[in-house]
Amino acid sequence: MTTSQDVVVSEMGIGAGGAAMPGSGAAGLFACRSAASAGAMSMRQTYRDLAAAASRSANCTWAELEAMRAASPTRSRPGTDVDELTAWMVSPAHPSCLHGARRFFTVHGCCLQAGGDSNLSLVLLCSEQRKHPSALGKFEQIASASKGKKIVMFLDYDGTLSPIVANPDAAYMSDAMREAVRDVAKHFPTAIVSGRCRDKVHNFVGLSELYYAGSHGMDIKGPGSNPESVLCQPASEFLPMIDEVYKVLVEKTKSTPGAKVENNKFCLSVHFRCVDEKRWNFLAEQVKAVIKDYPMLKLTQGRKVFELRPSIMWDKGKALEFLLESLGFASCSDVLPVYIGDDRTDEDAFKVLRKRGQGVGILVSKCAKETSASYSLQDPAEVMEFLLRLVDWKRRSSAPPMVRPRV
Ligand SMILES: O=P(O)(O)OC[C@H]1O[C@H](O[C@H]2O[C@H](CO)[C@@H](O)[C@H](O)[C@H]2O)[C@H](O)[C@@H](O)[C@@H]1O
Repeated sequence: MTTSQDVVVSEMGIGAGGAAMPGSGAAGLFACRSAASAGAMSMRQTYRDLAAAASRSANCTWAELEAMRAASPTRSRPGTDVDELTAWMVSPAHPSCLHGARRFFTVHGCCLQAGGDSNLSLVLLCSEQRKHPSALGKFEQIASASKGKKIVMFLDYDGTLSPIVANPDAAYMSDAMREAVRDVAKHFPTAIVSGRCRDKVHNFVGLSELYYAGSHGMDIKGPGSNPESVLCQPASEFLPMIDEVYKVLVEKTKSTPGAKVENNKFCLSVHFRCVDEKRWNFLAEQVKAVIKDYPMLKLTQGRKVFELRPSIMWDKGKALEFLLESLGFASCSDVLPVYIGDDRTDEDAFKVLRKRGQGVGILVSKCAKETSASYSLQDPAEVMEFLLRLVDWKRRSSAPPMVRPRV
């Protein structure tokens, strides 16, 4: 099912830099600590490469901000979104078909759309390649692929379990969602993988039975409150630098109304959701000016947020691999990782699933996007519905068969 994923995906981060980290395929629960120091050595050795990469990353263009605007639209574009989404989720009936009021035809295998508000608008997909059906609509398919396999659940937080809100400190998840996640964790090993600081996302979720991978996977902890259950912190050497850059960014951005710098422990976020669009460029320049002095950091974009993180080869995809290995599923064919996320950093995990030819990547999005995920869900409400169905399916499939009394 998920092995035939053939979407071409572009690199989405601004910064392409990163030091190769020996031991990134960790060999066990605590392997990451030694991998971290080996990684740190490697970082020192490749400082020059990193500096070059970082200066490349500091040269991001405004076009990338435009892409960012499209990636997290503030308002829907009337007359286009619904059609695009439909086409993205379900392949249109083929050349010259009528789809609603619009006419589709193909050029070089790509599906083009005529009519609507513009004379000719390119639909985001090549029809045969980029279908991301609803994970709810295809639930039976996903369930049957998981028969005889051990599901491991990976959940992003913002935009996946909680709705996107203007104030990042108020991104609460609902009690109903919490119960759904609790139920999922009763049946399958479950990890929250977030760009947030681990403690903060743990506080939001409030379930101690889960694995938590904070700071985009750079801070991984197992269930329970035992400090020994910290499993992996590959960027610990960066802590003093991150604290310093946090202070510099707060100072630098305080003249921009609405800008907010968030310290996520091993990485930083500079939010511009509440900044007047006219000032986005200026804010981007400010952030770029700061990161120029810190070539060991790279800059990427999320949903109306700039994210600064250590230039090490560690991301949500590596965190997923590390957790699978920690759980003893490194090279198992009978495991089915399910990863649900809404943001660009989640693409690293989707790509890992594709590379493994194993697992189910689900993008949470209301609009058509370029993605390595195989399925889609529109919003956290649909995520909750999917989780509940999975629990229900698991309960039913593991219940002993009913024995009919003989009459
Ligand atoms: O990996 P995630 O858990 O999705 O974290 C990514 C970023 O999420 C948060 O920011 C986003 O959600 C906020 C609250 O809804 C919203 O205000 C902001 O615009 C979004 O970008 C979090 O605050 C960031 O630190 C994370 O990097």
